[in-house]
Amino acid sequence: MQEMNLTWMKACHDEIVVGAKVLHYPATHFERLWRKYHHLGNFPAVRFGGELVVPASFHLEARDEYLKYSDKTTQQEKLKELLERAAFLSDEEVQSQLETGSVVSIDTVRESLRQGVWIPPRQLRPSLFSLLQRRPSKEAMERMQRMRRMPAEVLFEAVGLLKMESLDQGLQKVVEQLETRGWAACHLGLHGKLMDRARLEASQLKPKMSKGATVIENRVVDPTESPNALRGDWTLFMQEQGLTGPKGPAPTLTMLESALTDLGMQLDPRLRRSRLQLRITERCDGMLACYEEGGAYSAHLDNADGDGRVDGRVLTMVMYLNQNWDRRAGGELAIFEPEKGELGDEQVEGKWYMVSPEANTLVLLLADRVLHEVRSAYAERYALSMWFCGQHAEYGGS
Ligand SMILES: O=C(O)CCC(=O)C(=O)O
Ligand SMILES: [Fe+2]
Repeated sequence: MQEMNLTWMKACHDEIVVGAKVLHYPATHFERLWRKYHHLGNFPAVRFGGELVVPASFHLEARDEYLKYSDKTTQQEKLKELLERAAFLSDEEVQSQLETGSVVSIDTVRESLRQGVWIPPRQLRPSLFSLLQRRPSKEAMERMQRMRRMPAEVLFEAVGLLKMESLDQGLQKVVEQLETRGWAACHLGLHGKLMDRARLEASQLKPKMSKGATVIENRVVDPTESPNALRGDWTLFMQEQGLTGPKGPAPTLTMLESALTDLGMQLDPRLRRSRLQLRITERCDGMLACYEEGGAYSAHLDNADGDGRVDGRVLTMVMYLNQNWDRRAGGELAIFEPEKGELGDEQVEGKWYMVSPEANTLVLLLADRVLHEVRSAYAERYALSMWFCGQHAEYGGS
């Protein structure tokens, strides 16, 4: 008999916790359930690693149980009973999955209650293990490095994102790109003189910069110990160095830093509504970076390990400050876009999209999923970056 995996669900507070692994379930039984429930339209809505699902009715029943009792502990217990019975999992199994971190919580019950309509469970995140698997092996990376490279399409070249008559449409376009490709490059349309000033301020701050550091689990690591990626840039964090404020030494950079913050805030509601269901909760300090001649940053994910915290970095923005950049000086940001398979699969196929670090260009990418690298630059190359922290709904964000 063919077997199928079923995801289990477990109640927890006013959320439902959905487990990754799964018990073997005979296909015939699954079909019976399917026949019974598919008219709900959202039947087996949760998919995990290409596998299954929980009958939508469990969710509806869970919601009803939730409504019946008013105190949290009873609600929790009742939901637990109901859902564990539904999925035939023992407490130990549930507990061990909670402990190994192969579970995520989703807020479908709460959302259903809040909105008064059926909110289907969302797609689950992969386990931490498979997240780490996304980091390609050395061999896979070598293979990927031989894949095709092509210039990235830069959006709003003629008008500029910040000049678009309808900024709203512009932001929507950016979100669509993030949804479908994981990254977007756009032209900002800022005045050349402003960019000149920003670049000048950045170069005056050069003496304050220190060697860019690698962060794993939210801690700076010694690059000789854990050469996760090799980076040759010099960096400085704006607020940490007390550089922000209109009267500070870098008023133009301060303004640009606020523009990036604003952009993040404007994107947030759109990202929440998008298929990414991404919620931005915080921004990090703006980072100024300089690559000197020969400087590069090998292929990496900005946040490959969740940053070791709940709200890890989810979105990266990089704004280039290099007016009249000579393309022969290289220094492109290369972004890998998988076309077949996923990052981390040995057989992944895809292309690298190259963005030249020219002033007025802004790149946005999903910090925890998009592999990118800075190619050697043969002229001083400046950029202002900002990371936004938050949660993916399917990671347990609510
Ligand atoms: O400067 C760039 O193009 C990107 C830098 C980068 O990838 C990083 O700082 O994580
Ligand atoms: Fe990066």
